[in-house]
Amino acid sequence: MRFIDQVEIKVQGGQGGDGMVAFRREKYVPAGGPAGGNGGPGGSVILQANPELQTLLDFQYIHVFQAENGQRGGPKNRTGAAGLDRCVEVPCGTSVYDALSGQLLGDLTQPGQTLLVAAGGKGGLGNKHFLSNRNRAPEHALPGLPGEERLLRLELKLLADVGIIGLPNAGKSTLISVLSAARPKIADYPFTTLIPNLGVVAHPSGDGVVFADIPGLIEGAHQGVGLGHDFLRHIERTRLLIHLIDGTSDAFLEHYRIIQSELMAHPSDLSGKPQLLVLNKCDAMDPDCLQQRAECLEQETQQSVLIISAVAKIGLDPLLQRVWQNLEKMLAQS
Ligand SMILES: Nc1nc2c(ncn2[C@@H]2O[C@H](COP(=O)(O)OP(=O)(O)OP(=O)(O)O)[C@@H](O)[C@H]2O)c(=O)[nH]1
Ligand SMILES: [Mg+2]
Repeated sequence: MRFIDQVEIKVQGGQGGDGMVAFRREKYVPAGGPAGGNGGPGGSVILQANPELQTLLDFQYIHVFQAENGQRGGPKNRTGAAGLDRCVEVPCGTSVYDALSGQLLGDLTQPGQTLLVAAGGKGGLGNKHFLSNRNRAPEHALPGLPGEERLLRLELKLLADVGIIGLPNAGKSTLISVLSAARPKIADYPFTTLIPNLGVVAHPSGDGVVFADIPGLIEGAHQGVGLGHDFLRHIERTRLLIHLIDGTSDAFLEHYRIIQSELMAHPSDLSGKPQLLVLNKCDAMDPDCLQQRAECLEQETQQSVLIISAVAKIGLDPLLQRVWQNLEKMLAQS
């Protein structure tokens, strides 16, 4: 699944309705005063967080969102009908920026939370408002005002529950492809994955849990090296990390440390996020060497290490069980 996490859209509030020029016309009132109603206000564009949405993919096709215009005022002092608001649904976790100034307008994190992004224009005043001692029959009214117009940048930090991280080539995309229906590109060279892939993994309860295959982290990512800031931004909102290490590499320990220090260097210190340590590619390794490397990692981290092969699908059930246990534990604590 291609995952779009940044889009630009144009939002436009409805135009206010024009004020009306009209006069009272009634039997026995030969010269009725002005009675033109005000125009109705234009509708506003409102963003609303919807927990059912996972991506900003829909915005690839529709870029402009307009609210309804207000109706013009009527005779007999009738105010025109207000234009309807336009509600645009976005996934929970969407940050909304003014695309031109870069200013953050709001974060939509809670289901149902709303943010007004383009107010409708005011309706114009009808001619009854221009009645004065000098002018008993004003012939003019005001036009409605245009609605606000804005170019927005929507940004979605992944709301995946589980992030798969590791150096390039560790096998992250392979793992998500065997755990879920996601079919990312897999290749024997670093930086195959440039945007995060999302995959939904079936939980025993029947629910889907979103996993994200995060593009390979490299040294200096926290300073923006490679696609660094982007990677780390995606990790921020995951609840649990699967830290995948290529067991066939002699530098496995070094690989672990590089990732760990990148996480630590992030402003919100991501190294404290719950993490499962996983040695991958056990199918291509001598069992003694594998055992030795797992123990070495356990000593360094004081944490148990899981052994899997994404390609040969070895050790995947125990891995998922650990994932579910951890997520449940977190849920119980929150
Ligand atoms: N032998 C073996 N090879 C594996 C295993 N998992 C992945 N690979 C291979 O390792 C290479 C890299 O796999 P990817 O899944 O593309 O790695 P990645 O971590 O997503 O890499 P980037 O997207 O570049 O960060 C591919 O050639 C895979 O076939 C495994 O369990 N065993
Ligand atoms: Mg990849």
